[in-house]
Amino acid sequence: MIEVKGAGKQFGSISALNRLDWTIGEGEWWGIIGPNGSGKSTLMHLLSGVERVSSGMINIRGRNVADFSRKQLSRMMAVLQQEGIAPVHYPVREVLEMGRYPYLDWLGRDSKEDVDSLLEGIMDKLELHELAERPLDELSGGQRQRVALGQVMAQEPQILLLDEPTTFLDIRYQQQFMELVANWRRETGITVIAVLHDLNLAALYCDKLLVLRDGREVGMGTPEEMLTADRIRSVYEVEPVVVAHPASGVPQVLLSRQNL
Ligand SMILES: Nc1ncnc2c1ncn2[C@@H]1O[C@H](COP(=O)(O)OP(=O)(O)OP(=O)(O)O)[C@@H](O)[C@H]1O
Repeated sequence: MIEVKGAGKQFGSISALNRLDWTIGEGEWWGIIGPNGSGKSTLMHLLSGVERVSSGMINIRGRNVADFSRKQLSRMMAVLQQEGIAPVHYPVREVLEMGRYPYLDWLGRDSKEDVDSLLEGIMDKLELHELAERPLDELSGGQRQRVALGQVMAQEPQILLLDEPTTFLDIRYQQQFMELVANWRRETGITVIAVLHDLNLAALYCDKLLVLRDGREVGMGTPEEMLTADRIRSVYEVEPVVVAHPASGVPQVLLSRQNL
């Protein structure tokens, strides 16, 4: 469904991404992992059409990403950044409605008949009813990230791009956020691509991982295949201990104190 063929991105003399070949199937949940500066955000910007490839190409459903209009892309794909949405002084309900922007005609009419029940359903799922009239800039970071997820749900995309979405969340909200995405995917079959620094969350939620280092792919496969001590050692230059999660068996990565 998404085909990345020999994709590369240069910024002047910096090669942020090199000759990446990658195929993302419909409904899959991929995690992109790798150290700081390895090209993860660059790849997300190429997928979302914010940046153009310097070489190679990216096709979505057989069509070059560069050939879609902004509006066409945003009907198909939603992007959620680590800081969610800017803390504007608009009530939560209106912020959710902004997710419908790609579907409005020039008179501001939505192509969907029953937007109200769509928004009600989202507020139910994300438990946003009690926040509906509160302005976004008065909410906590965790609450704002929930609203940001609601806004992209209102956008009804088929592809969700998450760029380090849990960075500013405590562990309860990290889990809640990932579970909400997992439920959404189960219900709609949406494709999810998430840049994650937290390898343990990546192992818990992603079907497959793409590992980048210095702008190059250094592995792709299941969390079990990718999160081996050897690979983590060579990619991140740390000495990890990898254990199986006692409940699910997925790999979990522990760090050790040095020189002990
Ligand atoms: N707009 C830009 N102009 C110049 N160089 C850039 C630009 N964007 C990214 N780079 C460079 O490309 C490389 C990859 O950066 P990128 O932000 O994609 O890495 P990342 O894996 O997302 O890093 P992090 O984990 O720190 O967010 C870095 O060397 C970065 O300095």
